[in-house]
Amino acid sequence: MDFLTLRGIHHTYFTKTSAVTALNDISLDVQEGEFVSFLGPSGCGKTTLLSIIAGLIEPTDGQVKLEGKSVKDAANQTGYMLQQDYLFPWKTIEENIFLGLKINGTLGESKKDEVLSLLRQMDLENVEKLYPKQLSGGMRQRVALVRTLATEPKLLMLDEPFSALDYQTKLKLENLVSNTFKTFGKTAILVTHDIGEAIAMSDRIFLFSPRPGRLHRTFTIPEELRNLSPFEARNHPLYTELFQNIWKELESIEPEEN
Ligand SMILES: Nc1ncnc2c1ncn2[C@@H]1O[C@H](COP(=O)(O)OP(=O)(O)OP(=O)(O)O)[C@@H](O)[C@H]1O
Repeated sequence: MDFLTLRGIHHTYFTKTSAVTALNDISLDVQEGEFVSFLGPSGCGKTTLLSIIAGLIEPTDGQVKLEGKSVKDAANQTGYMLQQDYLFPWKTIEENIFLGLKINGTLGESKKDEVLSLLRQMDLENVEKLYPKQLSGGMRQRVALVRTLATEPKLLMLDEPFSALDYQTKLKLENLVSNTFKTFGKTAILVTHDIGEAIAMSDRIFLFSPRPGRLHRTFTIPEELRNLSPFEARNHPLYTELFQNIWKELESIEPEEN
């Protein structure tokens, strides 16, 4: 059975004066343990699709199933990480991480140890009693990732999580996140505009085109690249070849309507 299945997803936003078709007939599958990217220019419906998968938006038409269940019934199986960390500034790092666990009743001593170990894996030592303002942007994003991982979601959705960071921090975080996902065998969807990031981190890339948002093409990343860290992958000749193919494909995309 496919882990995540999307069939015939359409979504139209209705405003007082107009209707915007954000997504048109999207069907795709994601397998358990896969890391996929939704790549495409601004406005091609990536965030809308992620919100539909998270059960935050009901699509105008079509079906989304996670392990055969409707996403509403599987809402506690999904985790979201966004461009902004949304840490509460008045709570310490550990209070921020523990909050979701307290709410869903899973915060025990072993969970606390697990969180500390996750923080160490993310190169965050001795930060638990600090406040978010005492950490850099890259550190706060890592805390946000630990907070998401701690709830043990089966599916993680990452909406441009590195786009507000400086380039060096972004590359470091790509490596850390990729390692962590490989270790945990997590299924993840990354939304990004960045072709290089999508190639370096994914098993497959779903390339979307805009107006209205459509699934334009799917690229499977060659195994040689998938076995490398994102940093190593960026230095492989196959990376350059794939980058050029995707770039050409993006350049050829003609909007249909709107
Ligand atoms: N709440 C809304 N009301 C009306 N139109 C919306 C709404 N949210 C998104 N849209 C429109 O739907 C289309 C898809 O938007 P969406 O944000 O999903 O695209 P995106 O690919 O994630 O863009 P970006 O990369 O800029 O975040 C766009 O034309 C956008 O203007």
